[in-house]
Amino acid sequence: MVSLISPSSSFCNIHLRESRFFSTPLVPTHNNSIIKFQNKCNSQNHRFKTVRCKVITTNPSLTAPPSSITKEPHKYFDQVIITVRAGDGGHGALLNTPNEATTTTTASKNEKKDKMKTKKRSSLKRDFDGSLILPSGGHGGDVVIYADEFKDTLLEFHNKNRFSAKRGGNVDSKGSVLNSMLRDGLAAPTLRIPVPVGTVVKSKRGKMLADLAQPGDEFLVARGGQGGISLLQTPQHKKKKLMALTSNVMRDDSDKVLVHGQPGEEAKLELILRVVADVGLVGLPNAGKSTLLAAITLAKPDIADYPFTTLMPNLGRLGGDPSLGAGMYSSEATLADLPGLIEGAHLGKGLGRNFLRHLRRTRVLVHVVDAATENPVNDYRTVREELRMYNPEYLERPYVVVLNKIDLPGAKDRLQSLTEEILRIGNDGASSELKPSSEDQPRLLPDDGDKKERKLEDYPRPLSVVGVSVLKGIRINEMLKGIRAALRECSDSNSLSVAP
Ligand SMILES: Nc1nc2c(ncn2[C@@H]2O[C@H](COP(=O)(O)OP(=O)(O)OP(=O)(O)O)[C@@H](O)[C@H]2O)c(=O)[nH]1
Repeated sequence: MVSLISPSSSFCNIHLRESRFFSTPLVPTHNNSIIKFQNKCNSQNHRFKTVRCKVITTNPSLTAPPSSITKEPHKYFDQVIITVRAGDGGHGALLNTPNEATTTTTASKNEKKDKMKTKKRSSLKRDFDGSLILPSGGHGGDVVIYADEFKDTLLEFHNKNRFSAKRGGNVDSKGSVLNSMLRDGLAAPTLRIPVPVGTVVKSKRGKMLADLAQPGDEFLVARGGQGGISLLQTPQHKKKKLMALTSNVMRDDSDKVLVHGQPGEEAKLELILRVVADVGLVGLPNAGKSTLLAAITLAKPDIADYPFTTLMPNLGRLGGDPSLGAGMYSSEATLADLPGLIEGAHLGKGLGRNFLRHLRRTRVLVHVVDAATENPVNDYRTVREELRMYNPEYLERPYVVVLNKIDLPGAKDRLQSLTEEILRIGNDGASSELKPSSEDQPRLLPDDGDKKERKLEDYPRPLSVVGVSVLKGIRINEMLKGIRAALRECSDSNSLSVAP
């Protein structure tokens, strides 16, 4: 407990209640200041102590997360709105014909330059039909969004959510005279924005534009403006003739000749990250999902003894197993550790719906249940029920139940009875719809009314129930066998394709 008693401009007194706080070097306060301790308490037994501290004002963005992050942390990892603007086209130029530039010369000079003019004219670029090719402004840079396997979250887009490509180069017309040295303006490079694999791109109105499910998938979100053309400035009487000689004259809708480059497209886009994984780990908070992921893959998720340690899905790869169908899938399966679900998650409670939708692209579910709680079967039912309420289709997928923490007293003894009880929930019916839904919202099937009426018992029972301790490494191989068998079940049923 720390309380500010008399803050002054640069120093303040702090009243400390417990001596252990003296080991804390920095204490952020409500007014974005950091209090640096100057004195240390000598007596460990002293319960109240006033020390004089220096107040340093810091950058607010470094000390406190925006309140919206605190309220809805998940949204910051997997959902963002960005604005992209493609580059404008470069401008064309108004050019004089070579002979126009020399009209003021004397007759004798004209005679002398006749040969030169013919030479110059012949060196001008011409189309196959003999018409002059005039230089045009460079194309504005396009904006492309692509899936980059080294990106994990959409978090960085909250710091920068506006992206503009460069404009095309203008025609360099210093001398304003058409000559063979004039070049087109330089086209601007495409602005490529990397996003995590599994990102869905939607328009501002919610229309699905692209689903970047594979590394390297890309989508053009804003097209750069076309470069303006160049025109020959000629006396009125010659104008018709010369215009007829040029082939690249473009006009816009209002019939204006397009010397100025066209503006690049601008778009507001919603990016939504959907995890692409073969196996989704689900369970109540604290069940041990992250520990499980860390035990069988090289992933390093945060693990702690409090609920909702996992705020965004963590991914890990299972050791290679060639029998899992190379070609369609890599021989290693990807596991996603999803944030804990709680009762009411389908309505948005806890970290709710945002994470339930991450299950859409998983093929197999692994229910992680803490076997040491008061009523593990009830916990298991709660999670199944949440899945059913969000999308009944999830319950049709092959799944394995992992009864975790059997190293704890009590858990191992009732393992047998828990296993039997869980196996009683569900039937042997073959999974009818293994293919994940490609819809964004919970799927409302024609017979959805029926499905909502169905109980957990009406859906397939788990392929296996394994008691493990992922922390102590007990029976990990049995669990892996179960997960692999479930993956194989998917391969065999030929309904494996992850939703596009
Ligand atoms: N005794 C014991 N403790 C375990 C075991 N597995 C996990 N734990 C502990 O349970 C606590 C929660 O583990 P996590 O892996 O963070 O649980 P989680 O399900 O990912 O939690 P959320 O992030 O809240 O969803 C940690 O303190 C783990 O050390 C186990 O097999 N035995």
